Amino acid sequence: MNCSYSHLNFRLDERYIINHFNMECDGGTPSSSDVIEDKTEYEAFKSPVCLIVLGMAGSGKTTFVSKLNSYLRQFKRAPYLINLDPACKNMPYTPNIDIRDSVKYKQVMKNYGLGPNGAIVTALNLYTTKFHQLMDLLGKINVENSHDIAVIDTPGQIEVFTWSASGQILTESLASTFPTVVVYVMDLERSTSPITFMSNMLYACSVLYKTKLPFIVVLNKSDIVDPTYAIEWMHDFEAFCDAVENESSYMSNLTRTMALTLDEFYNELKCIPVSSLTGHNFDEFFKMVDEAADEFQREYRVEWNKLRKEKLQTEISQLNKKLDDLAVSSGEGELVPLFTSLSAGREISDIYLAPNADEMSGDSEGEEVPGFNVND
Ligand SMILES: Nc1nc2c(ncn2[C@@H]2O[C@H](COP(=O)(O)OP(=O)(O)OP(=O)(O)O)[C@@H](O)[C@H]2O)c(=O)[nH]1
Repeated sequence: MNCSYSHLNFRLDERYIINHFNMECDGGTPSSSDVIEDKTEYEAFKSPVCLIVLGMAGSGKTTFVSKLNSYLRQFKRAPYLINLDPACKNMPYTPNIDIRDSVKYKQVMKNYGLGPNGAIVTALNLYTTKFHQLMDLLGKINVENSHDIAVIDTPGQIEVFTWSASGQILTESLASTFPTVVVYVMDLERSTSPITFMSNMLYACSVLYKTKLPFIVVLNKSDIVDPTYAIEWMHDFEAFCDAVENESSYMSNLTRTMALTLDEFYNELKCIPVSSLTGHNFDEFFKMVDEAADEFQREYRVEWNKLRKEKLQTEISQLNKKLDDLAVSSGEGELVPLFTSLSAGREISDIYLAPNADEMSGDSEGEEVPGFNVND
């Protein structure tokens, strides 16, 4: 900390705080090898792994989170559940944190004269004031409480989360503190048309692009629809083109072009068919989560560390400005140096500020040197 001449002008030293995060303060970014070797920070980043569950309305997000909860509990692992859907009516699990406890969605509609979607966005925006508490709580849970996974269930209107300021704030806060993975739930039953399939995949791709986080696509409802078609379309361009054949010419050309564009996306994609009703393939899903969390540590964390450092620097600058303003408004006046002139031959470093008389009397560390008088 750095305490300058005026006692009210207590400023936060960026170097002190940034070093606290084991980062260099000259703007440099730790290399990946630094990251791996730095065990303490690795551990700090390790728990809990946060899964942000996104997907179109009705794709099965809430059912998926519920099954995930019961699946993990079999192994004495209790995921920390967060519901961010203010409009959710029937919740098949008991969340640890629930937006509905803080924001009444119907009341928001009434108070602000909004429709359902506008009210969901506003409710989430209002809830951002609670995000720091949410982050604090997440920071306190740990593996000892068997909460090694935190799951965030989001509103059905996917754009409410991915394209809103509140969604971005939460995603950034999570990813700059914990290993964070996006789980995109896709409804197999509703994606059997190649055009719908393509739309869904483009959406998934845009979410990946927006969040810049490890990504898993969950092909949900495999108990009622065989997922083979989706996997084939992702990995066999010709098979997808054959399926598109019957569509109108403009759409089929566009869809083919899109499929080529998505080729790279498919190659890197972690994708798993599951059933949120029966729990089919959940063991494989959790293997993917482990891989994605490791991927976060290896590849994404350096970037998020950089972001965290920038955010911290901005916050510190803002805080310091507030402290300066406070010093001025509380009658301290403009900040001026305590010493404007010194006697010949003296340096500022020569100056010794005498402590209070009380402190001096208890000083047994040797003989007290008389304080330097500014008027000397
Ligand atoms: N057969 C089958 N039905 C499922 C599965 N997952 C979800 N469902 C059903 O799909 C419907 C929608 O599921 P929800 O979990 O409410 O979907 P959601 O994505 O949370 O919906 P919103 O909150 O409206 O976005 C419900 O009737 C579920 O029972 C599944 O794996 N198999």
